[in-house]
Amino acid sequence: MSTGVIVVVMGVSGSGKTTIGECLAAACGVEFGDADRLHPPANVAKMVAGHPLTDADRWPWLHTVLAWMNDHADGVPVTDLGKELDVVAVVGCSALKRIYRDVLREAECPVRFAYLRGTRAVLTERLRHRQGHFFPEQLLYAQLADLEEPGPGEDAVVASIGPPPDEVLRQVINGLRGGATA
Ligand SMILES: Nc1ncnc2c1ncn2[C@@H]1O[C@H](COP(=O)(O)OP(=O)(O)OP(=O)(O)O)[C@@H](O)[C@H]1O
Ligand SMILES: O=C(O)[C@H](O)[C@@H](O)[C@H](O)[C@H](O)CO
Repeated sequence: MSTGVIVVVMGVSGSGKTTIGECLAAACGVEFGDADRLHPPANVAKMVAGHPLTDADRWPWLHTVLAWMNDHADGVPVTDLGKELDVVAVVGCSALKRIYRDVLREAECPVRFAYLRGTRAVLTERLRHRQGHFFPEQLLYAQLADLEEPGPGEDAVVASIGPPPDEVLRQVINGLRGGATA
């Protein structure tokens, strides 16, 4: 069994999970898994119609994400940074509630969460400017209502999304190394 870590980049829609997660995976030389692409079609249809997902909608999806994580738990980091941090894969997943994160913590390797924290104003602005994506902006408010920020016992890295992606990535990497973040 691998002892390497899977990093789950989490946060509400528009916080930068895909952007920062892909950068982190590339910097570590490991695969990136986008949980958005693992939703069953019924969930996507619901969100496109403007309806927020419920717990019942999210359980099967979270288990699909967990299966992806288990398939990648034996990944091997290629770059020096990946080896230093022992990151074997990176996932972008909203993981809004602690009970959702607890499902992902059942993975066959250690899991660290990197929470991308942003103000409502910045998040709204980012979603407004994003092209070709299915997520309606009004669902952001439902996601913010569902969001439970990681608590003290969760050992999560927290990064502020205000600065450009390179700086957000630096905060995440610094946090994974055990240093100060946002
Ligand atoms: N630090 C940043 N500075 C400026 N723009 C950013 C930053 N991070 C992400 N963006 C932009 O904000 C938008 C949302 O980012 P992204 O799609 O990565 O978010 P997400 O959390 O994956 O969203 P979703 O959950 O809806 O897929 C994109 O247009 C992206 O290019
Ligand atoms: O938990 C959820 O409500 C979903 O995962 C959403 O976060 C969407 O998948 C994503 O944000 C789409 O852009």
